Amino acid sequence: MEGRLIYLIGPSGSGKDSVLDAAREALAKRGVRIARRVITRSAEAVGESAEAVTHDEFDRLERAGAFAMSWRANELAYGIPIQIDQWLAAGEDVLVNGSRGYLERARQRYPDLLVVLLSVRPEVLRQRLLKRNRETPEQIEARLARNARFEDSLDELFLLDNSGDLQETVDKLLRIIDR
Ligand SMILES: Nc1ncnc2c1ncn2[C@@H]1O[C@H](COP(=O)(O)OP(=O)(O)OP(=O)(O)O)[C@@H](O)[C@H]1O
Ligand SMILES: O=P(O)(O)OC[C@H]1O[C@H](OP(=O)(O)O)[C@H](O)[C@@H]1O
Repeated sequence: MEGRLIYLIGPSGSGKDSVLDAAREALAKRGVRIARRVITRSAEAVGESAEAVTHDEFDRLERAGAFAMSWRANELAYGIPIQIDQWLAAGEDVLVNGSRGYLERARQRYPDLLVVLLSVRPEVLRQRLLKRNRETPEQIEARLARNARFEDSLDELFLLDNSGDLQETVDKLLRIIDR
């Protein structure tokens, strides 16, 4: 039987990477793999949950069929390695840090996708992005503005609020996965 593909989405700064990092061990115990993304971002701003490549390398990988899914947003390109298809075919569950803008195409390719939308209250979101200090203030405003286009347009998903304590969010995510 095919494994489940869990597609975690949410505004930039809602905490997708933090939740995945905090849930890593509990997910591993459940046999859930986390896909390591390929991103055209500088190596220092990527960390262990992603691999940094240049735009040229990204395009070459994409043309070579290295990605199961790929999208562009926030002036960056993101790829999910094709390896996830082998894991799914082997019956393993896989969790990806996805994009709201790519959701429709992801559903076309994986009709049984389990979608989890992470959200935080708007005022908390701005504060967290500013505090993270990874983007310039202009880039942060552009990221916040991007959210308007997704308001009320996403459906058939599990809502996961991360305005509060991170561990509580992790526990809620695990309950969704275990249900
Ligand atoms: N529950 C929480 N409480 C307090 N701070 C949090 C919480 N969750 C995440 N953060 C902080 O908010 C910031 C944004 O989180 P994170 O980078 O994980 O978001 P993200 O959704 O992965 O964003 P992006 O899509 O831009 O990579 C980080 O500085 C992180 O430490
Ligand atoms: O706005 P949407 O389409 O949901 O997401 C666009 C992309 O931006 C974020 O990445 P990051 O903030 O660069 O790590 C998401 O993780 C996603 O890959």
